[in-house]
Formats: sequence, C-alpha cells, structure tokens
Amino acid sequence: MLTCRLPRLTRLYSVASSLKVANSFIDAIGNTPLIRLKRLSEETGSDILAKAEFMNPGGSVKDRAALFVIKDSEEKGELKAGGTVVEGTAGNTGIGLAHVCRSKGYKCVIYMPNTQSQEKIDLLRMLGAEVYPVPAVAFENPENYNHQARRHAEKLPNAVWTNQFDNIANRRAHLETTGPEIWEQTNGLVDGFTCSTGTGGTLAGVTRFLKEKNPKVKSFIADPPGSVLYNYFKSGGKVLNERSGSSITEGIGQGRVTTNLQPDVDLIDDALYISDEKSIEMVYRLLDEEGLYVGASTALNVVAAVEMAKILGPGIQSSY
Ligand SMILES: Cc1ncc(COP(=O)(O)O)c(C=O)c1O
Ligand SMILES: CC(=O)OC[C@H](N)C(=O)O
Repeated sequence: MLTCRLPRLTRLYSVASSLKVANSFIDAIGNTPLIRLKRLSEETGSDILAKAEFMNPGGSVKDRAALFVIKDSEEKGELKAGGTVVEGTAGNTGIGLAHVCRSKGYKCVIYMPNTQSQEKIDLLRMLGAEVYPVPAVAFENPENYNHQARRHAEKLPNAVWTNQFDNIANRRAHLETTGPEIWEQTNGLVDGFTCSTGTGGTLAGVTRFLKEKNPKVKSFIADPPGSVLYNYFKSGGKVLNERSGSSITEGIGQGRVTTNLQPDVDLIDDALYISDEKSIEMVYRLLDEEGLYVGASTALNVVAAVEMAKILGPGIQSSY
C-alpha cells in the first residue's frame, strides 16, 4: 500500500482498460489500481492516491516479493521441482509464499513470531503450509524466527530459505513492478511517495525507481511505534536504537537497516512517526468516508500521506 499526492492530476490512468485474462495465480499478482481518497484529497488540496495492494490475489503487497524470491531461487538452481520454501515472516509474506508454492507444487514452511494474529496462522495452515509460531525475540538472538527458518532449510534437501529481509530479489519486485506501475498510472505526475517498512523492499524499490525517473519526487518513511527507522533517519543515520515500545500494526516496523533498504536509504527525504491512535482513527475514517475496509498498517500509510501532503503543500514538486 502506498500513497502519493498529485496536485496536477486530472485524469487517472484506466486500470480497467488494461483488463486481460491471468493464466494463473502468479499472473494475477500486481497491476493493482490506485484509489483516489476523495475526502482527504479535498482536505489537503493534494491528490492522495492509495495503491490497493489488498487486491493482490494473496491479499497484500507481499505477494510481489514472494513471487520474486521464489523466481530468484529457481533461476539460481537452488529450488527444484518438489522442493521446499522456508521463510521467517510476520505472516503476510508467508501467505504470498504459500499461495505461490501451492500453485507451483512446492512445500512451504513458515516461522513466525507468536505475537501475530491467529487468522494468519489459520490461513497459512489452510493453504497447506507447515507453521511454527515461535517466541518473538530480537534479531540478534539465535532463536529469532528468521534464524530458525534458515536452520530448518539448511537441514532439508532441495530446500531454500528465501530470506525476505536481506534477499534483494524482494526489492527488485518493487523496482520492476510497483514503481513502474505507479509511474505509468500517474502519467509520471507523482510528486511524493510514502509507505512503512517491514523488510524495506517496497520503500527502497519504489523510491529508487521513481527517483531515477524524476529526482524531484519525494520519498518519506512512515514508521510505527516500536520501530527504529524514524530515529535512525532523523539522526542522519547515526543512532540505531534498540527496539522499544510496540504497536498494534502487524507486518511493519523494523529494528535494523536491512540489505533491501540499505542501497536506497540515502534517497529518503524525511521520516514520519505515526502513532497507533492516528492509525486506528484512520481505519474508521476510511471506512466511513471512502467505504474502504483496511487494516491498521494501510491506515498508517494513509496518515503518513496526509502528513506528507501537508508538509509538501499543494503544487507539484515543491522546493521542500
Ligand atoms: C501488510 C504489510 N504491509 C507492508 C509491509 C512492508 O513491506 P516491505 O516488506 O516491502 O517493507 C509488510 C511486510 O513487510 C506487510 O506485511
Ligand atoms: C515483521 C516484518 O517485518 O514482517 C515482514 C513482512 N511484512 C512479513 O509479512 O513477513
């Protein structure tokens, strides 16, 4: 999910006009619409557009990364027919992987922090994944869900740990699909982009693509409580605090600069800290005003887009 502001935009690129038959689950990933948020656009004087990543067939932006990390393993010859994909995930990447695995005939093993919602565990099991909810401990701890996933894959023949946080095939998904879609859908009139980060793949890939197209496009990190990236950015990359605090949002927030984020961290123009209170309020505003039923991580992105629009002000490519 992403939001951006397009003061000059008069006509949206028609997604419906590009309707075609998808030959499989995989072909249905991506090409999601941009939805104009009418009330928030009127309120800010900037067009606020939300990329409807919930319309991916697995239900989130993470379908894109799931497809790219699996394709990468196949291309490198690490994953062969009948093999197993193992991943550490808050659940959404797992859901994308479980779908792609099912459609390609792979087995899927998921390690996730036991703080995540039961619905995601239930869905993963329904999709045929083997799921291990494990205690939520810091990345530095060998029992962290990611390290457990890596060790599981190392013990199995024909298995890969897709390593979504540090495997840059994830970032490539957004360089090659999400970023170009936004550029095309807005006829290049996008002038600001913001989203939160889990692995950082979306923020990094989209930022890189848009800035290569037009260096004047701004990019802001949207950070929830319990994440360290807001302080990291505001200290000019000097302070990487220990994680403290927590958030009701799931799948976002980060304790380190991942390999997916690292190459593009210097391209980020600003960071926004978004409290849970603001995200929850936005969940209900989007439902009441736009008829959009979204989760807290999406609502957080929208809060950030509104704040970004207010900072940049109406008028394309301001001098911020
Ligand atoms: C629902 C949801 N939104 C956003 C993200 C963040 O995306 P990325 O991993 O590309 O930073 C994730 C997971 O990371 C997620 O699960
Ligand atoms: C906690 C986190 O960063 O999760 C990454 C990703 N959203 C996932 O669903 O796995």
